[in-house]
Amino acid sequence: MPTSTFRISPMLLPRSPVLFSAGCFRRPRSPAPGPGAAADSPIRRFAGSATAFPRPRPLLTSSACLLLTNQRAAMGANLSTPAARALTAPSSASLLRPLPPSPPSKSRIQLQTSQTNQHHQRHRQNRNPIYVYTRNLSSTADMAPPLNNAADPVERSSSPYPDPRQIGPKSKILAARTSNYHSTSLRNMVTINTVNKTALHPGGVQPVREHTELEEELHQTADIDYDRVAIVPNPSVAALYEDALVYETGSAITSTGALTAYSGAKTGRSPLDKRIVKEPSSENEIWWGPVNKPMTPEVWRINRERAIDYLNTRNRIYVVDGFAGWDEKYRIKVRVVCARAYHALFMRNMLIRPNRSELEHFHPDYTIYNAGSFPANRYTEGMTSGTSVAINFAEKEMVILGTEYAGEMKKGVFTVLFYEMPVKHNVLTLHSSANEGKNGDVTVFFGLSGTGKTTLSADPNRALIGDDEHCWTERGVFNIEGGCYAKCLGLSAEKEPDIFNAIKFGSVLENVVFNVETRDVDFDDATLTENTRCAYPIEYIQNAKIPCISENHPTNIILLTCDARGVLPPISKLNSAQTMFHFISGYTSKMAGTEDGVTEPQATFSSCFAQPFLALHPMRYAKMLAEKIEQHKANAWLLNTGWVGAGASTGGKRCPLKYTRAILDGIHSGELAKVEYENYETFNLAVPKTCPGVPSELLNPRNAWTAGNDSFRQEVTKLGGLFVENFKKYADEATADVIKAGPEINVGPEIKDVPETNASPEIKAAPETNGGPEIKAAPETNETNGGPEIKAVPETNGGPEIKASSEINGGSEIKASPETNV
Ligand SMILES: Nc1ncnc2c1ncn2[C@@H]1O[C@H](COP(=O)(O)OP(=O)(O)O)[C@@H](O)[C@H]1O
Ligand SMILES: C=C(OP(=O)(O)O)C(=O)O
Repeated sequence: MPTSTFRISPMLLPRSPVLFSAGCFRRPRSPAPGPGAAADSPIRRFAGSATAFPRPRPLLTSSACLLLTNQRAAMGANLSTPAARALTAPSSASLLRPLPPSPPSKSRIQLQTSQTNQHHQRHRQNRNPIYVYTRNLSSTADMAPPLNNAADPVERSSSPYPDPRQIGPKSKILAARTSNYHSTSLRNMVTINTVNKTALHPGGVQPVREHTELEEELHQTADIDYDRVAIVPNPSVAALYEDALVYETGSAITSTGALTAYSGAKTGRSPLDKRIVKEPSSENEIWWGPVNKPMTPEVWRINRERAIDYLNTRNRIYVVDGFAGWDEKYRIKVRVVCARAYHALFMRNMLIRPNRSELEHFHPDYTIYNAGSFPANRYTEGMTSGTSVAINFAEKEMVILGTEYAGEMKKGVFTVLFYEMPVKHNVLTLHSSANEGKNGDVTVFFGLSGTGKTTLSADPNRALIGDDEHCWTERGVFNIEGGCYAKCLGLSAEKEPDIFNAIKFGSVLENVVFNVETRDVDFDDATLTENTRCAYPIEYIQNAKIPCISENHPTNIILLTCDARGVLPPISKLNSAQTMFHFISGYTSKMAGTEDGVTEPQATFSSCFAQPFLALHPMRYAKMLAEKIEQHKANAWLLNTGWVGAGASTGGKRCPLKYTRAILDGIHSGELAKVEYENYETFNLAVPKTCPGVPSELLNPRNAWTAGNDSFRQEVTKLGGLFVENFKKYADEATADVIKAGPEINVGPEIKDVPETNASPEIKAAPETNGGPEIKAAPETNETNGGPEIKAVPETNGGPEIKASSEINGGSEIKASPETNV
């Protein structure tokens, strides 16, 4: 018997093939699994099948049997000792199945029926009652006798590997050594089990009589079948690395120690596939429409069951518990149940990590079931593709199917807070980063994806509170997350040292390209996506403020926009009416990659700079913000991190980061408030004539424009028209001064026809056979009135187009997104 058994992580070993003969798979018609799915089944790996979702196999190929049995032999019966179980609880449990009914013992407590929910009852209807088994590691009463006190009666002459009772030369040496030690040497700890021995399972199986609180909870609330799947609770970073490397194709450790993983076909969010369950408790609060499309409770149940069925077919699933919200008064407890180690590590980084005692009896407020490697059934009513991201505010759950992009989980939690905070606590949720100066002055940076929240909040002179999601309460600002999720394209140590240095052991890189020999990441390579990312714990940023909370109210509110048309000035000072106008409008260009199908910068109006995540009507957040700004006398600025000199398609270039940083330094030092300002036509924005560290000609787009006066006037008018048109839908709820704070344009007949770039193309409810929602023809938009061209909607279940990196920087034509209002 090998003596080194305990050094082998059972998580790394395949589990019994018996589990795969259970016939519980529903084989998808046209799976488009990501690498996680492809690699997750060890059976398939060892059997050499190319099928993404294997059919249930009653038998293994001989090579698979050999490997599995060898590994089980290596594990040996010693996993059934209490000590081994303590070390390897989740998998040892899973290795010792199927579970024959075991007689009640003194150490277990039968649960009351009232404690079991509907799902549980359904799940268990043909099974035994549920027992909670208490874990008492100090007790040896239940221990089987040690191996050397009982012989293994099974003859395994046909076994292709050595009989563990025959001690080979190496083992003899080891055995002699250990027997010299003490009566508690490993050999004495090895137990045998005489139940159901077969040639494949020479050690037999033994009912596991202990289940953790977490296992029982998952069983009761979600039918997670701990008889079938190993539940890995809150694994360490190292354990998750190991599992990702073993089970997830393409995962690797980069030269700086980060784990790199692939999300499969989906490398950005899928806003068209997001659904909110329409149910009485939240129905009247939700902002229904193209952002929050309703899902019936019936369809929710079908998808949830599908996700759980999928999770139950895994060999192991991961549970990550964490908090959302650094302020203990408002935080919610989140549990993530997922099939991929990369997802688990991602959420371990992105949630606030509880300490050991907080984890002990952690009962979540919200649970995410991420079965992203498995598609939704497109023929389920209301499904328009194989992807589904659904939230149920009544059940406090989120279910993900058909996308492995990790950002869905973090933005799902964010949507939950966009609902919970204002509705339950009158707290404002912000799609913003935040940092704090040495004097305690707080700056919040609102902005849609890619506008610079992460980049600009990482500032060596200021403490980072958070890079993406915050809440503004009656007592200050707190970060929702425990980590950051930075864009990596073009990342360099010179330009963004804080983020660059955060990419180390524990960080998760997503969809990056690396050199197979050196394992150096090529941050300029966008072969897989332009939305390359890294998720790291916030403490990896050297000057992070931990806990990520400030008791001060913001001094500066910065509305970040990334204007690919080059029309908005790099910096403008806003009065309060303008602040509300621009906050409600949320104009920016969607940057390529973050959302499925967006491959070039696209003009969009994303209300509150957060439209895809808003649970309530934008005006509810806007009104709360107006009150807070008024109460705390915050300064507000509009900062364009986008193009200068001309548009992205007409030879402009993105505002160099060093100038944007110099502008921010000017704001924080107070110098920018003191300089002379001029009016920027049409938009009536106050722009500084000078700013330390920034060429003055850059500050006013009229001066910076390279393509002549006519073209400038035309572009300004076009964009102004889009703003005015877009704001019409909010006019009923906005005050006259806010409406007037928008651009002033001579509305000729042609401007009237400018399409609403944020008017989502109508999406018909009926599912399309090709999986894409039907998009009604967009109104005639371009040329005469200069509106952006509206391109055909991308297939929501198709992967984003892969672009050569050369196309990234100079993104050409601006296209209205087919999902421009999401
Ligand atoms: N002037 C600029 N200001 C901010 N970011 C810029 C600028 N120019 C280029 N960038 C790049 O734009 C991206 C902004 O991404 P990020 O900060 O992650 O946005 P967000 O956090 O808002 O999603 C980064 O890759 C950054 O290097
Ligand atoms: C992750 C996202 O946002 P951000 O780029 O702001 O981090 C996202 O929108 O999917």
